[in-house]
Formats: sequence, C-alpha cells, structure tokens
Amino acid sequence: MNIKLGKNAYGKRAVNLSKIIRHADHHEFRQISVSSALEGDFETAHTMGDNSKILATDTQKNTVYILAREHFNKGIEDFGLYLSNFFLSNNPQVSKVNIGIEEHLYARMAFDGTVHPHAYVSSGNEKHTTTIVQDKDSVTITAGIKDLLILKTTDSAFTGYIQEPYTILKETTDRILATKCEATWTYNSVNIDFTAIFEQIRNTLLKTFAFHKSLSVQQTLYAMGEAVLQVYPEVEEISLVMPNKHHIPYNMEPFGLDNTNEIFIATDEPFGYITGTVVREQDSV
Ligand SMILES: O=c1[nH]c(=O)c2[nH]c(=O)[nH]c2[nH]1
Repeated sequence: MNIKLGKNAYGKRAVNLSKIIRHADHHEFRQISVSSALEGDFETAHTMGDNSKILATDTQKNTVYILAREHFNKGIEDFGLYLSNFFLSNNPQVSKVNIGIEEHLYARMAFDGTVHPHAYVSSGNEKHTTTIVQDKDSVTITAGIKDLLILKTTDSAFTGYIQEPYTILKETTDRILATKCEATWTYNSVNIDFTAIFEQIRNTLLKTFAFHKSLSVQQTLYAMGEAVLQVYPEVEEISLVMPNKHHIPYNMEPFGLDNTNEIFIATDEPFGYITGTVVREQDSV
C-alpha cells in the first residue's frame, strides 16, 4: 500500500495586534487578528521530521508584529498583501500563502458634536475581514464583514411556501427580519482604495437591507448581493450568510389579550440558515 502526504498547510492563527497611529491632532487605534498559512515544499517535514525548510510559526507571528510597525497604516487588505508578498518572496520553498485578517472596529467618542482625539467606543461585534491567497502567478483578495447584526421591524413577509402535513408556520406579511450577516466579496484588482470601497460596499449592503420589501431572507440576500455587483465593477462575486434570527409573536390568547405584532420571543435555536453567492454571468459570444 502506498501512502503519501496530501494537501497540507501550516501557520499561526489569532496573532492579535493593536496599533496606535499617532497623528498631530488625534490618534488612530487599530485592533486586528491575523492568521498566516503556508503551503509548499514541506513533504519531508511531515514524512521525515526534516525541519530545514520550516519557517517556524513563531517566526511567522514575529513577522506580523514587525511588519505592522512600518506597513500597517492603511487597510487590512493592504497589510495582508504586504505580508503575503513578504512570505512568498523570502521563502523559495513556499508556493502559496494564505493571510486572513479580522479587524475589530472602534469609533472615536464624540461629545457635543466634537470628536475626542484619543478615546474610543467599540463598534460592537462587527468585524472587517480580508483574505489574501497568493502564489507565484496570482493573487486573490477578498474582503468582508462578519457578525453584522441587522434588523428591521417591517417590510418583511413570508408567504406562499409549501403547505403539507408537517407545516404549521403561519404565513405573515409583516414580521421582524433579523440576521447576523456575514458577507465576503472578491476583488478583481489589487489597485483599489480598499478602505474607501469597503465603507461604500457596507453602506450599499445596509441600504439594500433597509429599503428592500422582503418576501424572504433568500430574496433579500440576493438583492443585497445584486446591488453590490451592480454598483462596484471591482467586485467579482459576493457570498452572503444570513441566519434567520427568529422573533416569534408571543401568544397572549391564553390570557384573553391580543398581540398586535408588538411582543415577540427572540429565539436563538434552532435558526434558519440562508446562504448564497451572487456572481456575474459570463457574456456569451
Ligand atoms: O425568509 C425565510 N425563508 C425561509 O426559507 C423560511 N423558512 C421558515 O420557516 N421561515 C423562513 N423565512
């Protein structure tokens, strides 16, 4: 029987790094979590314990901190690209680098219309994400948003679904639509103002969610992805994960009371899980 090593990668996860960027009149605070993974000529490391081509994961971690000193000044996409280029160009045994970065977002506090120069409030659980996958010939850059908790109190319906013996869900033309949205999109260029376009895409996603007359989570997911592809030619495709955070009207009938769509039980589990990728159709020739 012949046995050999299959696909493999190694690196460091959760390299947590904070940086103060000091401007003359205010500070910028950035907090990121970086992971690196390397693929390449590592067969003998696995089969023979030969570490001669291994860039230790501890060294990868140190590289992240040291390069951040000079090169983490703009978007996480720019820093991720710098890191992947660095690992690839300094390590001939490495054929592919995968960098992932999650940024925890903070906003400067504001008092009476004045933004404080160095005090911040967390923007909650929402994160800005990126992945850079680079080999000798190509690089793929994705950006995204994770843990974006969004909700609307109307303009959401769910009717017309299959009625069969196990169906008890009541049709509704007016429900709460709530989700913890994860969006990931792929750019088709490396020459993009990643920070500016990220804010714009985030705004397009939110605006579409807010103004869409939703017939289902599926339809809203598609509308959000479609809007991004329509407005931003730099985006090749977008994937969305939209768990349905159910808010079930509380039954007040046993108490002789009505509930005019005002009081709900927010249930954590089980939850609907709706995912989809929206792509550009190839032009047929
Ligand atoms: O928007 C929805 N899509 C579904 O597929 C579904 N299924 C369900 O029970 N509620 C909902 N809501």
